[in-house]
Amino acid sequence: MVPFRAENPLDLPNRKCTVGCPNLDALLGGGVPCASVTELASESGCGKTQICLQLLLCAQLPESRGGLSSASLCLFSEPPFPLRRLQSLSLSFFGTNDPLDHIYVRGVHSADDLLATLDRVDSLLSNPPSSLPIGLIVIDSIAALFRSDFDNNPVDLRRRSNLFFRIASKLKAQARRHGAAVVVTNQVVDVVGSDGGVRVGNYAWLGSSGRRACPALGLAWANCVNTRLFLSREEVVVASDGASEESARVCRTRRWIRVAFAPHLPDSAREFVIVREGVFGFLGS
Ligand SMILES: Nc1ncnc2c1ncn2[C@@H]1O[C@H](COP(=O)(O)OP(=O)(O)OP(=O)(O)O)[C@@H](O)[C@H]1O
Repeated sequence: MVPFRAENPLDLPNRKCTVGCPNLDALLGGGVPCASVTELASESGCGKTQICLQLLLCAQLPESRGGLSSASLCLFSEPPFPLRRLQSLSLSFFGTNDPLDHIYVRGVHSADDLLATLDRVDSLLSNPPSSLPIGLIVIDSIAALFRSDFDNNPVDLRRRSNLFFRIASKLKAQARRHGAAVVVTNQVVDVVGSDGGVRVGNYAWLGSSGRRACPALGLAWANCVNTRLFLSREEVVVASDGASEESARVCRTRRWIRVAFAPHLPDSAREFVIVREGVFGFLGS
């Protein structure tokens, strides 16, 4: 078992990878921090994958443009990998498909497979296949790996927590040793009951699609990530013929990204949009 080391919360990472939008970078204090694990949590369809794809591309930008001058690695657990979306973003950001040469992609099908893959990632980080070092590791999604393989009994819960800690400890060690940014995506579960869930960071729960939700995988996993960003969405009526409640309505999806906790960021949020050209945040108030 890998020993867990206490972290100094004042030992703040300062190298960041741009998300590809100055307004989202402003929310994040410059981008996603290196040598640290950042989680994007949301219900389905909020934009986690789209932000990850944008980051995979932005890591290649030179430092003068907020990037890491690095290649990146994406481990995905819900096939198929969205190559068309990545190509479309690449065309929009770089005007070419070439940047895809510096994105390494691999499917993982279980938590044990992820752990074994991370062992092999060590040598990939030490001896990158191209001239660019690997500066960003994305895991999309971590929750999917834990969804079906575990029952709700004490033995499985202990095995699950044990795997969380081993995966997180490996990711943190790799992030620190190689100065890489690690981004993982997580799903959410509905919060039931009147008192909400266990408060983690700034919130016990957050609203999305009119429901109360909190990130999946519970307290054990929450303690494994350094920064948690929560994405939410709501359908809003932008036009209605006004005749009755059931009358014709035009709806639009509004999306927000919120800092649920981070050692280096205040509690804040930004509205954002997903368009063909990418993910873009609104100007802060
Ligand atoms: N090229 C595009 N143009 C406009 N909107 C897009 C585009 N690609 C994706 N979207 C929007 O992004 C949403 C899906 O985002 P994404 O797949 O990143 O969500 P997610 O949070 O990763 O969901 P899941 O948990 O199911 O993987 C879609 O519902 C769609 O509205």
